[in-house]
Amino acid sequence: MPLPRPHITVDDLRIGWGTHVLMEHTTFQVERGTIFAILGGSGCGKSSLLRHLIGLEQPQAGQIDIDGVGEPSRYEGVPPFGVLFQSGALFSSMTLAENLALPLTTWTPIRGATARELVHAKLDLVGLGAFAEHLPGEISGGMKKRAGIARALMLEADLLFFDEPSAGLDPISAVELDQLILTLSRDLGITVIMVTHELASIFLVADNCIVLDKAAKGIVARGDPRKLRDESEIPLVHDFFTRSSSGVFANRGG
Ligand SMILES: Nc1ncnc2c1ncn2[C@@H]1O[C@H](COP(=O)(O)OP(=O)(O)OP(=O)(O)O)[C@@H](O)[C@H]1O
Repeated sequence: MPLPRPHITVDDLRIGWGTHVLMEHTTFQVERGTIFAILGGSGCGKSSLLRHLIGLEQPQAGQIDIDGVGEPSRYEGVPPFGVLFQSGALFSSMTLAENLALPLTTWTPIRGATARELVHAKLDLVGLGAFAEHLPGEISGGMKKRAGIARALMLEADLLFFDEPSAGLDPISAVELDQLILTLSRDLGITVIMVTHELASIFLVADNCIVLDKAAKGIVARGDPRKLRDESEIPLVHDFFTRSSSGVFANRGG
């Protein structure tokens, strides 16, 4: 039987601006239904890579293919993925239900009772069924992130991108968010790509990862983060997975 096609294929990517090259010869794949973490010290290019994967910026060279369709910028109409930025990016003057209905009114003809049902189903999925009429300012940071996830799922995307999902959350909310990400992947088969610094989160949820390094201009390690932690003989990879939050690697990129 042929192997299933990866959900994302990145081939010999070069990211840079003018003569400045941030990352080159960057090749990796993300299997469907898995949780994939983009890791590395500050300034190594994690967020830049994420912006390229979702088509906000164009690479200097190389290819990004999502679902065999081609580069993200080539999509017309509904994007085939959801994105959750650090802030959650909810509109503060709109209720959670109104925020979640926005993708439907922007991209589909669905309105009225059907729209309300879809909104409530997604709020239930993230445990916010009782908060439909609340404004973002009336709920906690963790709840805002979960509402952002619900909104990112409104168009039934099977691919989600997260930039620092647990940034700014207390430890309990961060664990709840990790559990939700695991549920989305394990129960719904959604592929998750996340940029994160949080070691606890990486070890709990990520199936696979790449570790980027600024000096190396690209990937220095890849694979199961728990195996990399226990077995990698590359000093900076070992430092990354065993550091305290103010450790050596965190300051490397500068
Ligand atoms: N549009 C741009 N033009 C020029 N340089 C850029 C641009 N975008 C990012 N950079 C540079 O690329 C480098 C990597 O930035 P990026 O935010 O991707 O790193 P990061 O690994 O996500 O860092 P952090 O963990 O601190 O958020 C930085 O030096 C940044 O200044």
